[in-house]
Amino acid sequence: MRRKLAAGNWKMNGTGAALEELDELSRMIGTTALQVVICPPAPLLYRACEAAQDSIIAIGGQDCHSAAAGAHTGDISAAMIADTGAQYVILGHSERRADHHESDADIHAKVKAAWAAELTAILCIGETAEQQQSGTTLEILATQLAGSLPDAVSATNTVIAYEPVWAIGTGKVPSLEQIAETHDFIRDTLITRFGETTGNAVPLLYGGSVKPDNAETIFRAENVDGALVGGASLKASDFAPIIAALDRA
Ligand SMILES: O=C[C@H](O)COP(=O)(O)O
Repeated sequence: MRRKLAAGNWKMNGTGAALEELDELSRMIGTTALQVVICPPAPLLYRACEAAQDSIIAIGGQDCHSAAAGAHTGDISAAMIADTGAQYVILGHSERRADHHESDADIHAKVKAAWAAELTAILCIGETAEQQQSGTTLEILATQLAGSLPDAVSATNTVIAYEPVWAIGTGKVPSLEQIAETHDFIRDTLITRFGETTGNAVPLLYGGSVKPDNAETIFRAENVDGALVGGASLKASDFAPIIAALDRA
């Protein structure tokens, strides 16, 4: 049985006061077998790890550099993220691909850096609106997976998040059929490349406008093992019902 995971990406939102949401979230979700991850902005990582240490919530970064150390002003390494106590790092998010021109090759190197620091990589892939309209979604996903995922994938070191770029922060969500088709495709691609055991064990998340009122439907898709949530992860009162829906799925 695959592990289920609900990850919240706070993006560039929140200062110290936002950490109160971790206490509130912990109180609201109680105990669950799910993995719950919050990825706050980098300056909050240490404090988030401290705040979450007696809870089931794990902490993750939102990006790392591919190098272990060096002259890269403003960047942070995977080891620095791990040193805060964080266990995960989001890589290849479409906002980084767009804002920082990250290529699949860049992301491939970052995933390897994350693994070297014993972080679990949450690798994001997804097509733009134009690509979706031109019917090339599966082709794009295949290219991104092939280019950004190194060979040493395991059941524990990698999570794949499928995020259609056009669904992020827009309130638009693909139909359940579209979500099922893309996740089935990603699962098949992983099985073909890594074999049945590993390919079946890597959790697949859906991301893009997941809210308390649509989570239950999204989690009906067989190969959706959880969600990567942006806006609705900022408030415990929004994220907790999404986690509860995943728990029931
Ligand atoms: O990483 C999270 C995604 O970009 C989804 O963001 P959103 O839930 O605000 O649409």
